[in-house]
Order: sequence, then structure tokens, then C-alpha cells
Amino acid sequence: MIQIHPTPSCLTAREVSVFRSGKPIFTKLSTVIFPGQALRLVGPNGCGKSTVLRLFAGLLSPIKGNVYWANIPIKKDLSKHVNRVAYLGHKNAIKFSLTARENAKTLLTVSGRYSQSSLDRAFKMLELEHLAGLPAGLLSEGQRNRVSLARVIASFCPLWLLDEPTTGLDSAATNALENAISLHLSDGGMVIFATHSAINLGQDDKTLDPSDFACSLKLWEDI
Ligand SMILES: Nc1ncnc2c1ncn2[C@@H]1O[C@H](COP(=O)(O)OP(=O)(O)OP(=O)(O)O)[C@@H](O)[C@H]1O
Repeated sequence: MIQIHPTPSCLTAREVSVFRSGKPIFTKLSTVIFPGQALRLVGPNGCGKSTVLRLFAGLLSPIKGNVYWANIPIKKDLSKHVNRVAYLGHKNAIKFSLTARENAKTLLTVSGRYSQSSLDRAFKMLELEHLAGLPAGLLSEGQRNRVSLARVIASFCPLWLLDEPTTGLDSAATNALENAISLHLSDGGMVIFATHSAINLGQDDKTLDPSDFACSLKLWEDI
């Protein structure tokens, strides 16, 4: 069993409203996830899946409502919250001049989360061992995405936030990701992921479609 740090706690969004570029993306969005639970974000392009992930990462502030970790607003101590989160966005933050392994190691070291054995384990899970010493510039897009995922898997963070994590992955890597998520959940971690494709976790997960909380500017003005 891996040692997740800090100990997972419930993550809650209560009546959260978010504006971007002056327009409401969603209003009064509420949800809660508990340790060992996954939340799948679904819905059409532009409905706000990435926005929800950025909200839970503490990268976006709601205009109304709050996000809570163990019932304490994350905005009270954002640096503490950042330490809980392994975030995988659309951009994979890979430096082409560094090797695959150096890329993952550098980001983990900066956040104080590097452990050789857990990075070895993550590289093994994602079948990256034979690519570890190659400059990332020589890897394919899917291989680079696997390196970014290895960094998340090796992070020990209780909360994984994954934006379209299967982009560019072949079926073996998708299966490896599904297994890694399932293991993280069985260790008491939490995962929120946005996806347009099938990700099978072998257990029930919660689903949220931000478009269910969409609100026009006109309606917003009336709230
Ligand atoms: N950087 C930004 N600045 C301002 N508005 C943005 C920005 N990024 C997205 N938006 C707006 O927020 C809305 C929600 O975008 P978001 O990326 O969260 O959607 P999504 O559901 O993840 O879409 P997709 O399925 O295409 O990835 C979009 O309609 C867009 O108008």
C-alpha cells in the first residue's frame, strides 16, 4: 500500500458559481467526494469540465460559494491545498531537453514529493522503463503523456485532478491508467477526471455534468 500524504479528507463544492471572461460558466454547482471515490466530469465541449478541475485545484476562485477540504475553505490556505493536489492539465509541462525520467523527477522534487521507488513503480506501471533515459523531445505525444501521468501516480497526493488523461494513450496505457486510478482509490485517494472517452474503473464512480448547472447571463442577473 502506498502512503498518501496528507491523509485524504472529503472535498466539497457548495453552491459554487464561476465566471470566466465575464460570462457565467456554471452557477450553484454542489458536489462532494469522499476518500476512495472518483468523480467523472462529462458533458459537451465548453460546458466547464476543465473549469471544475481548476476550481478544485485552487487555480480559479468562485464568484460565489466555496470549495472545502474537510469543511475548511481551501482559500484559507491555498498553499496547503496545492500540496494535496496532483494536477494534470491539457499541457503536459514536459521539457524536451530533459530525459523522460528527469522530467518526472524534477517536478516531483520541486514539490518535495520525489521518491525513487515510487517513480520506478509508476514508470513500470506505464511501461516507460525502456524510455526513461531518452530526451523527452524524442518521445511521441502519447509517450510524453505517459510521463506526465507517471509523475501524478508517483506523487503521493491524495487528490488527483486529471484533464482528458487518456489523450494519446493506446489501449495498454489506458488500462494501466485505469489500474493506477483503482489502486489510488483503494488506498483512500480521490480522483476527479474530465473525459470524452470510456474510462473503466471496475467500480461505480460519481458523474457530474457542469452543463446541468449552466445559467444564462440574463438569469444570473436575476439571481
Ligand atoms: N482561459 C480562459 N479564459 C476565459 N474563458 C475561458 C478560458 N478557458 C475556457 N473559458 C471559457 O469557459 C468555458 C468552459 O471551458 P472549459 O475549458 O472548462 O470547458 P470543457 O468542458 O473542459 O471543454 P472541452 O470538452 O472542450 O475540454 C468555455 O466555454 C470558454 O468560453
